[in-house]
Amino acid sequence: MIEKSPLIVALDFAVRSELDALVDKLDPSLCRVKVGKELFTLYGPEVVRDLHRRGFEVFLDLKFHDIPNTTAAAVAAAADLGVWMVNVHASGGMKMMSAAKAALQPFGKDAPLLIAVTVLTSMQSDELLNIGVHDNALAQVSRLAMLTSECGLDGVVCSAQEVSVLRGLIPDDFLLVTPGIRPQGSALGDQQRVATPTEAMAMGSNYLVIGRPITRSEDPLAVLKQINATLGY
Ligand SMILES: O=c1ccn([C@@H]2O[C@H](COP(=O)(O)O)[C@@H](O)[C@H]2O)c(=O)[nH]1
Repeated sequence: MIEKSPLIVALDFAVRSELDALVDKLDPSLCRVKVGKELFTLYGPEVVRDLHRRGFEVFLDLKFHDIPNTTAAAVAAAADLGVWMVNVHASGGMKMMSAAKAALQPFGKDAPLLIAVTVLTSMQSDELLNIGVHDNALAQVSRLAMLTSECGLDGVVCSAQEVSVLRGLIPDDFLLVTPGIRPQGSALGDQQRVATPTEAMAMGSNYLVIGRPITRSEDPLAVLKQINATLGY
């Protein structure tokens, strides 16, 4: 049996009618969807419930980064909403990540996947230096991925460019979720550490997050289906 597509479509919209117009065209068998800070801040948990009613699995990408008690409570609230995946920032540290993981224990098999953001795909090593990180992006991603694994989380967000190195450092079942995906010829926008969908899968990504190349295209459904086809879905 062919597993479901690894694509997660980033629903970064400010206008509800534009979101609905896109989601009306999408089919939950073709992709999962991601709700980020813009959509959640504007429309709140109801937008997640609506996507659930439509049959979508939702990655709630709010990148929690706070003291352990606050982060744990936020992750539990996401689990109450019934999302498929939720995330925190690995740079919040091991105590924070462990508290977030512990907060999901009461949810048992219904707990969402919990992953941690390593280094944003919009950053290069020179920008890390500006914020006092002297290692390059690959070294910093590797460090944060190993800490995340030690804390028992399910995986990390990283760029596809780090995936093959990470595969040698972390357990086989550790999920690598990669934004910064750009089909050949698409505009990079603010993304810096990028790969095409085919490259990302070949390097060992589990899930590919794609926003603007699909959502801002003239025919989002056609682009989504075309990317799926290039990946064998
Ligand atoms: O390191 C990260 C973490 C999260 N993102 C999110 O993914 C999408 C990418 O959208 P595109 O339009 O394909 O650039 C977006 O929602 C980001 O918030 C990321 O890009 N990098």
